[in-house]
Amino acid sequence: MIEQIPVITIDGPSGAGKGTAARLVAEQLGWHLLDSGAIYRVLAVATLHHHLTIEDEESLIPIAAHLDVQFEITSQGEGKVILEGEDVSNSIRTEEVGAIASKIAAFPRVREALLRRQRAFKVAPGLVADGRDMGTIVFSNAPVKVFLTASAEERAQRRFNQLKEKGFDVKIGRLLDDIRQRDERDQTRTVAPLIPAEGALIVDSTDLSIDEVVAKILTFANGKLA
Ligand SMILES: Nc1ncnc2c1ncn2[C@@H]1O[C@H](COP(=O)(O)OP(=O)(O)OP(=O)(O)O)[C@@H](O)[C@H]1O
Ligand SMILES: Nc1ccn([C@@H]2O[C@H](COP(=O)(O)O)[C@@H](O)[C@H]2O)c(=O)n1
Repeated sequence: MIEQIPVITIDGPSGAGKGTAARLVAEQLGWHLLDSGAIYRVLAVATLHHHLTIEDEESLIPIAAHLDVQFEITSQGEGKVILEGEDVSNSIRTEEVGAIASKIAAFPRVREALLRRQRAFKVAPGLVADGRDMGTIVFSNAPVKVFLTASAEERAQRRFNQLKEKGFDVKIGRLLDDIRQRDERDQTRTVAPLIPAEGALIVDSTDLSIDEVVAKILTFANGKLA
């Protein structure tokens, strides 16, 4: 019999809380975690390191296909991202890197080059995967799909708090503009646009705490996986 490895997909716009919710749901279930946005962000940093032109899809394909990246967990349980031997855990989180990631993510062949790497995260006993196209493309057969959103203003405020905490000098107005631009680019691209997958539970987290979001996802998942 072929083993069915369950996947929970959590898609949605930037700052909606996908990564936070995905990590907590994965912890509760004892499942693996895929932060697919981190892969696009790492690719963005790699293009900068290699002085590639981000408008030139062709030059990005080899680097996307052979991205030398490791995702590690420290003894304190913190996620660490290593690109070509260098710790880029913090530098991939800036809004500038997010914007470059979203530009290169619009190239069909770049997305294609990253597909196998993402699907390799599907390992027993299960996977919680967050991103933009987890439920629509990468794990389109997933039994549990969630679309997590929040108002742009709330997401900008969350991002502001998050980046301030990491010591970045950021302006809320600029973050809101960046988030709106990124939403527009991610939603209108021709390949794998950001849209809710069919059958996805839509969760608007604007007025919900992280715990409330996690509880909604777990209740929905338990119902689907029972
Ligand atoms: N429901 C919530 N209420 C308040 N803050 C939240 C909530 N969910 C997440 N946050 C906070 O918002 C920030 C952004 O969350 P997170 O990184 O999980 O978003 P994301 O959707 O994964 O964003 P991105 O796709 O850009 O990586 C974090 O600092 C997180 O702690
Ligand atoms: N499955 C995905 C995940 C991410 N992207 C693109 O990467 C950008 C950065 O993602 P974050 O989740 O870390 O903010 C994002 O704006 C997308 O353009 C994607 O296309 N598909």
